[in-house]
Amino acid sequence: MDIYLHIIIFFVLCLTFVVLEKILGPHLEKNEPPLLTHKVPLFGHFYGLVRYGPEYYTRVSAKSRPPIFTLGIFGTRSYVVNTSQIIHSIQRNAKTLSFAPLIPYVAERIAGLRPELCKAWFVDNGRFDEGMGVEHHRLIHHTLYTVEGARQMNDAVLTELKPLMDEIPSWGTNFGIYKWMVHVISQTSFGAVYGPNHPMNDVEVEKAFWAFENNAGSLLTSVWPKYQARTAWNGRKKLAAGFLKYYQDGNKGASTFVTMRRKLFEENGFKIEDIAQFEAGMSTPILSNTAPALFWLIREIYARPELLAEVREEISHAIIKGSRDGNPTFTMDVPSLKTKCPRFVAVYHEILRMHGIGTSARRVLQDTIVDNKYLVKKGTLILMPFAPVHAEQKWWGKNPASFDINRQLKTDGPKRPAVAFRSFGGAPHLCPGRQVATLEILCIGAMLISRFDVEPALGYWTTPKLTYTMSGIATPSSDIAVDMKPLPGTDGEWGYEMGNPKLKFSLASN
Ligand code: HEM
Repeated sequence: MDIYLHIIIFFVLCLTFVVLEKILGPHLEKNEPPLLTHKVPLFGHFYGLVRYGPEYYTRVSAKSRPPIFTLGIFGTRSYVVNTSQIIHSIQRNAKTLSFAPLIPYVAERIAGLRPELCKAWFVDNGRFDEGMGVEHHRLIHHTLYTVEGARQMNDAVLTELKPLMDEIPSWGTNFGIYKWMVHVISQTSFGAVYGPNHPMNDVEVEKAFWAFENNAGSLLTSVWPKYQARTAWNGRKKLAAGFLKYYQDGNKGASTFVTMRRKLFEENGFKIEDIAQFEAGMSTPILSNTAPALFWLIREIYARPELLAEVREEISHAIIKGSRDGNPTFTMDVPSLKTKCPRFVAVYHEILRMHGIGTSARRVLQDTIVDNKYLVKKGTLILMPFAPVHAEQKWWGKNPASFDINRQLKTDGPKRPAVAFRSFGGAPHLCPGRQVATLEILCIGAMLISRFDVEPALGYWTTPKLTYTMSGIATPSSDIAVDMKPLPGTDGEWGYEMGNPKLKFSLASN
């Protein structure tokens, strides 16, 4: 074909896209956030989202970083928010800007729950403030975040953890550290939440969970998920079968969270198969952030020998030495981890800031003015990526892209508001498992640091590339092979002492 014909076709196509974009819109009203244009008309943002997933929300505005902008795709619009100030205003308008309507949608797409059960989640009053969904929200926060709920869960975490840490030498040499962490976190968290008979006692179910989790995003984007999202679909099917057996066996020893959730669902017409299906899909928050958070904590500490020595010294003050029947005993005193290890806890905060890449979402139920100036329209979606907020110099200081625990230890300057830290989400949907997760991650970390040297097989720590999963914490796409060698003088019986359950880890989001 003649080159001129190519050029003519190219220009005609471009013109068609430009005209179509103009016709389709979105046509913004006065005061709506400015539209972020793309140099490729019509398809530019769509392609970006398919290619980069939710990371696109941060990427697309990285250069100009407007405080809030409208993202238009084929005439539809959503708003992307880049500042903690506007997020604060969104959180204050929780009645009209709500996460609630998205839950049944996720339960249907991600968990595969029957549509009629999803429809019955809320009373159809347009406000999403009545019905089973509201009771479910209350139940979650009451059973996971209250002192009694957290105490039960924390005790179970520590019981599960002890043998898993003792078993490390059985992993041999040169094994993937992330693989090890995924196993330890799966067993500990599922043991704590679902009790000793949890479905992941079956190693095939554990594998199925991670196959599902790593690919769950494809269930949201495919038209025929059974065929287009096969890995996630098949993983979820196996996981649901594991949960079904668990519930048929009577979910013995489960946490109050699980027993009360089963009761609530049964009272609302769920069959046991539905409960298993729901748990299969909606158990992801329990695991998917914890494993990568542990990974970054350990990687950032062990990759810095000086920091490792400082943190090890700090943690040594949380270990009570003794003896039983002539054998040495070592007890990790959890309250001391909370109060006497500021640098260790600061590393945890810093990795959650640096590697927190999630996006919170809210549905607009009524036209609302946010931050006293921006109009957000009913029926649209508001997206709040964590990364731009975690880079606000006002709150985090200079060079936000660098790892620096001093920014977490700093006590001078203006008090940083809770809204500047997003990794546990934001009110009224703050992660109810944040204290349990923190205890779990820091207890595994402290035990590893006190008992083992971790040496990468390559002789140095690499920075793995990332993969897009459902996790709000960046997930490594490849593993790092390591040797874990017991430190001299650490032979003996290791355990944990929980202490006063009312004493919490200090967290940026409280
Ligand atoms: C470092 C680990 C963790 C991180 C970073 C994390 C973060 C989050 C985030 C960002 C949300 C969504 C909040 C929103 O929509 O705005 C969430 C929700 C949730 N998380 Fe966590 N989470 C972690 C560990 C855990 C653990 C261990 C549990 C359970 C024991 C848990 C239970 C939940 C539940 C049940 C929800 C849903 C809450 C709701 O619907 O209101 N999370 N988490």
